[in-house]
Amino acid sequence: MTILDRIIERKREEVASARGQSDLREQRSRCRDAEPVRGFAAALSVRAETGTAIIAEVKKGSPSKGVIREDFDPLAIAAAYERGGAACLSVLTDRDFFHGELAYLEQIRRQVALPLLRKDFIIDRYQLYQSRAAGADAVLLIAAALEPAQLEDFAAEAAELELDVLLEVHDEAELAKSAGAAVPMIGINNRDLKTFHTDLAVSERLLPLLPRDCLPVAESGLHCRDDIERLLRAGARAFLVGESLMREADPAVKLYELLGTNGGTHV
Ligand SMILES: O=C(O)c1ccccc1NCC(=O)[C@H](O)[C@H](O)COP(=O)(O)O
Repeated sequence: MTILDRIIERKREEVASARGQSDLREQRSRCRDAEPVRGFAAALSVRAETGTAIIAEVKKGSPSKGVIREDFDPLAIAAAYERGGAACLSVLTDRDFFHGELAYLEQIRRQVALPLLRKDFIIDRYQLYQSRAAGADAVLLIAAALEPAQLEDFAAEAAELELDVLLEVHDEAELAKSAGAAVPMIGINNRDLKTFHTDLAVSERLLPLLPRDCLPVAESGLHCRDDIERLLRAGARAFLVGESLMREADPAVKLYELLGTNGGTHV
């Protein structure tokens, strides 16, 4: 059984329990009362025109690294990311494998103006409504976790909710399997989910294969400005970064480095 299989198995139990506490009808009604979305894909595209578009991830831990940051204050981290010049934020909301909480996303939404991605393992349409109700502007759909019909249906339903979808692929087969899903962004995850090894060559190989009408995002294993520049040359237009920011005492300082800025000035 792979880590993804284990996460999905647990996610099914979690979703069943969440439905028991607040059913789909209630989540739909919460969505109707939710504030307008902030335009996640649009914010990335605009930033990519003038600088480096980074999605900075609020990530306490992971299956590959365990706890990454002991003194974890999601609001302080999100504020540092905003100060440091992130274009958008990603908030891990999976509790059992990533030490996340949906409540972190709700709290960050109230304090930070940047668009937010709910970073979780979506396996049920219920989670789309739950995400929109919690204040997400975008959701992740992982090709490895879903059937082609689910990818299409969830992408369409997310669009109806005005959520931008970041569709994540690891290889050519997952890209082919997702061809029917209409999404604004495709993320190439450089992390092998079986070995946890990250390799930027994965992005270099897949970037030329992405449809031209999708914003290409490189994900995972980005540690320094050279990594960003290498994938900019390969055609990436946005970058999802977690661990290397979370390991820095002041994540804003690391962001300046990744952005190629010096506290706001491009160098
Ligand atoms: O990070 C993991 O160990 C992991 C394991 C299994 C499934 C997904 C995993 N990570 C999710 C992500 O995509 C990353 O959090 C994100 O791309 C940022 O990566 P990094 O900058 O390497 O923390």
